[in-house]
Amino acid sequence: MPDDSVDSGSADPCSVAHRAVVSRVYGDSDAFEQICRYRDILANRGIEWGLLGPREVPRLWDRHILNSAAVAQLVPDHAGVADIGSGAGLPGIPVAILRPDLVVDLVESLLRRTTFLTHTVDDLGITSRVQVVRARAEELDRRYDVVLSRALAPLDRLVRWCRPLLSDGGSILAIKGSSAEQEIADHAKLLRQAGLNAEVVACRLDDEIPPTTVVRLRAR
Ligand SMILES: C[S@@+](CC[C@H](N)C(=O)[O-])C[C@H]1O[C@@H](n2cnc3c(N)ncnc32)[C@H](O)[C@@H]1O
Repeated sequence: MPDDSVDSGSADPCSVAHRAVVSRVYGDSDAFEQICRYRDILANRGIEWGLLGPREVPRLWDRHILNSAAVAQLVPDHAGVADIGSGAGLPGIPVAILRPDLVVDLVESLLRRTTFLTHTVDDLGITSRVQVVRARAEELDRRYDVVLSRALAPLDRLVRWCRPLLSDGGSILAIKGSSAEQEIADHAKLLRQAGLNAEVVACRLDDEIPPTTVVRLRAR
């Protein structure tokens, strides 16, 4: 296994500034140590394995980790959570580290990515409540209180894959960009037929970083 202890982003001033935000968000605790370790794994093994491009290293904190962690504020206490199409663990791992009350499945279809996730969850010491599941969303036969996604698919496909995974009263929380309102408008009929109430929520973690735009779809 490669040495992930090398901090390949430490020379970047932006990374140093965001570390301060991270310590405010994650606190002076095991969670802070774990999230720094996760960032180092992404910056080293994540790049070596081709899960992220090298140009992402300077923006791991803001564009990837904090952007993902912000969605945690919409997750109810002690929820059962799935992160569908987790890739390198985003948003599932930053959310799981921030919220030790949650049980999280990282669902990913590609073997190489689930292998990376299994090593990562093991390294972070969170295997007791974070499980790696190799599956396509549409093949899963499980129910969750909350289904998370980021950069997975357009809203219509996402609803077809994720709606069947919701328990009664559950929610899909999809991290989206500026297209969020338009996607809801474009797929209003499908959302109605699927029994989902849709809204866009701006999740702000800290004044120094832009809010994360989340499409929240609540089962009626
Ligand atoms: C663009 S990547 C995003 C990864 C991560 N969520 C992120 O934000 O960095 C999409 C991921 O979803 C996975 N994926 C695509 N379709 C899927 C499906 N139907 N079920 C499970 N995983 C899927 C892909 O293998 C890929 O790892």
